[in-house]
Amino acid sequence: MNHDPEVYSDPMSFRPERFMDPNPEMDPPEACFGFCRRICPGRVLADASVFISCAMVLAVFNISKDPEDSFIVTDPSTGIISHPSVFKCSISLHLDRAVALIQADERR
Ligand code: HEM
Repeated sequence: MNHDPEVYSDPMSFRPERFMDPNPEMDPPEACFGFCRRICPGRVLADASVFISCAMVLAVFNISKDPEDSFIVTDPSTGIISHPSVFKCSISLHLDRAVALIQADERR
């Protein structure tokens, strides 16, 4: 359903701004966790886990294009789990306190 051209315009393109328009397209969680009596009971845990994982990574790392490679995702896979094809990127620490935060997490 998240790739249905009747629901999303140009569904295979990565265009997060589609959800920020004054008339946004349907929010994916409205469909990807199922519906009615069969709706996923783990959806709040799943949503919070993905959010906190992304927030932890973005709090300490700067992720950007690889300076020597393009960041073109030409062949997104399809199936139960969809992901971009392999690409190079640059990952660096972007806060002085990042090292202390990472080391504090390692000690726990
Ligand atoms: C991103 C993560 C997740 C996605 C996309 C997802 C998606 C779904 C979907 C679409 C269904 C409905 C299947 C149907 O209609 O038959 C479902 C059901 C279910 N999910 Fe999830 N789920 C996720 C994470 C979780 C987690 C973390 C848990 C438990 C901690 C969980 C537990 C369940 C259970 C027990 C059902 C069966 C509900 C029933 O049939 O009464 N799911 N999930």
